[in-house]
Amino acid sequence: MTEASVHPALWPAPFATGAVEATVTVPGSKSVTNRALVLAALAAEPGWLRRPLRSRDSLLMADALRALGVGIEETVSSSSTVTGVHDSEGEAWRVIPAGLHGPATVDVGNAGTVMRFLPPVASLASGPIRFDGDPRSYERPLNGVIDALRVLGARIDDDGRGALPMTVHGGGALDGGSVEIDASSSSQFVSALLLSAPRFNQGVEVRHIGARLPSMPHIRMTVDMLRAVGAQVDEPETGGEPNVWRVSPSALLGRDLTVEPDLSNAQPFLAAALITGGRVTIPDWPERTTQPGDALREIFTEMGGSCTLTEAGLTLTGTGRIHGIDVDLGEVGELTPGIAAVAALADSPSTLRGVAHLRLHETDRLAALTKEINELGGDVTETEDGLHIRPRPLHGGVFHTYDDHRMATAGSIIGLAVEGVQIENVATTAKTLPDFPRMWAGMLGA
Ligand SMILES: O=C(O)C1=C[C@@H](OP(=O)(O)O)[C@@H](O)[C@H](O)C1
Ligand SMILES: C=C(OP(=O)(O)O)C(=O)O
Repeated sequence: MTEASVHPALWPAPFATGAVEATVTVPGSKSVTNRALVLAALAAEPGWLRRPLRSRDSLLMADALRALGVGIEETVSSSSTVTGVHDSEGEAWRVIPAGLHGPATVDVGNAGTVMRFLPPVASLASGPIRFDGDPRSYERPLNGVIDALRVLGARIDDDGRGALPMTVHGGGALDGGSVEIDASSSSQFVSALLLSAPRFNQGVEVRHIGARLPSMPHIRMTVDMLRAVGAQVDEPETGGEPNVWRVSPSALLGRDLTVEPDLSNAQPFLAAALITGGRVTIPDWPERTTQPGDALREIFTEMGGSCTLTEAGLTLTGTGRIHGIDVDLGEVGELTPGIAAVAALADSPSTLRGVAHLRLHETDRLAALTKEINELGGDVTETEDGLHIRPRPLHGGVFHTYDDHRMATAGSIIGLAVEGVQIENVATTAKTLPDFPRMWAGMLGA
């Protein structure tokens, strides 16, 4: 039902003829922006988001909240440019909470954050809220959220698969209480329940009963952002029971929040320095953050780069030599495509582990990376929970992206080092980084 990018256009990925030297300003974090929008919408007073990400995922989130009655006003300060990578610097969104109501339709696109974070919000609204999205959204797991909300008192009609499309019949309030979920397929199940929980009558106690829990930094981000707006959260990492999170009912404050740059979207630019023996600086890299992209400092250092964090930002300097890595990426799964691309260019094999759940991301990322790297002459095999990558000399060809923004940026990384790589549908980067092709060319001085 949405205008999912289906353009088959081929984009010739720029080839780097020398060391890349650049400073790249990266727009705001998707994960922070979409959490901040939800929390601001549920607050007892208006709030501000500064330097929010403007991308498909965050605009879908904003549009959905507007459909439920929330006011979101976009303002651009006079210092910002009209186009370009600095756009969001001067931008701020004023969020004005209001009584949440249906009937409404929410288009989730293929945004995990929208399809998981909003059903609990809809259960607080009055009236029916229909959820629909891209075809892929029907395949992504949502059962953890649907089943949990039913236990907590919500009425939801789905087709029995525990997936989209579905309708949440909001009753204007939700009991809340205790619930067990298996969040091994997505940490977003836990984040979704916690984010709306201050507004549940009894708050919530969420107990994860599955084997593994991926993407812990993203759950930490949820907890930190809840606390920053005044919520009371008990959680395992500050002395609570393992795998149990409790949020008490309370009013939330409207805050003035400046969104950090998206460190996962900084990945391809840092990778460019690593593989070309160059130097790339990302301004405004936070000293402390819950974003998983911060792990790139360690990962790319192990793969041959060196990182320094100064007032100018994070600078990665490469030597042109890239080493393979054996690493569990379970906590930072969204970094996998970019790491796989770098690993395909390394001087030794790599094993990427702990990311079986990537089979249920924007596309089956393990299958997609294996197929696309191998079609360029690579030697990648899928394991039960990741990838084994043996570097081989690669050649040009079409790199398919399967409507996955991180496949497009992964292919672009390879294209820097391998002549003749063409990215199919680079426009899919609009999910989180609409300006990617221009930023990439700008980094190369084009
Ligand atoms: O909560 C979030 O903002 C996210 C959590 C992670 O999801 P999974 O736990 O489903 O991997 C991550 O991969 C996704 O890009 C963003
Ligand atoms: C997995 C991702 O997105 P989503 O929020 O749609 O799950 C991602 O951005 O890598």
